[in-house]
Amino acid sequence: MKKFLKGFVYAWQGVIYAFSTQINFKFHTISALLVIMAGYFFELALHEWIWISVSIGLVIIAELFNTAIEVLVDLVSPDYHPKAGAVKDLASAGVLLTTLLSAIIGLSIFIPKIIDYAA
Ligand SMILES: Nc1ncnc2c1ncn2[C@@H]1O[C@H](COP(=O)(O)OP(=O)(O)OP(=O)(O)O)[C@@H](O)[C@H]1O
Repeated sequence: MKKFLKGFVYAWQGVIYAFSTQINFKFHTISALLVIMAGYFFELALHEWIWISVSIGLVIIAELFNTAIEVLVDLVSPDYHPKAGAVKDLASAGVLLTTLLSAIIGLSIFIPKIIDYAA
């Protein structure tokens, strides 16, 4: 049981590490909080909350794995190596794609509500 609980502590340390070292992680976390506030403001339906939760979760997960990959690459290849660069570029591309997909989902939920609200 103690080992099980320790797992949460280590995972939380990972989140703190990503938040304190990665500007993108901070940006995505703050964006997620703003989206959640907007969700309450526009009184999203359950299925919309599910889409928003999945989108936010995927971006945060992608950022965490990207950070893990960056740290690992810096550890095993501190000097310049084209393959080290490719690994980082691939991980960043994964984050970018996830972010674009989430932005599309978020915009398709919020834009009609913003238009309704403004009308
Ligand atoms: N060891 C390396 N060898 C070759 N190219 C590298 C190496 N490290 C980084 N790069 C190149 O520089 C880019 C930026 O790397 P960097 O480590 O600065 O990542 P980042 O995404 O800017 O993350 P952060 O600024 O949070 O550390 C990589 O995507 C890669 O193209």
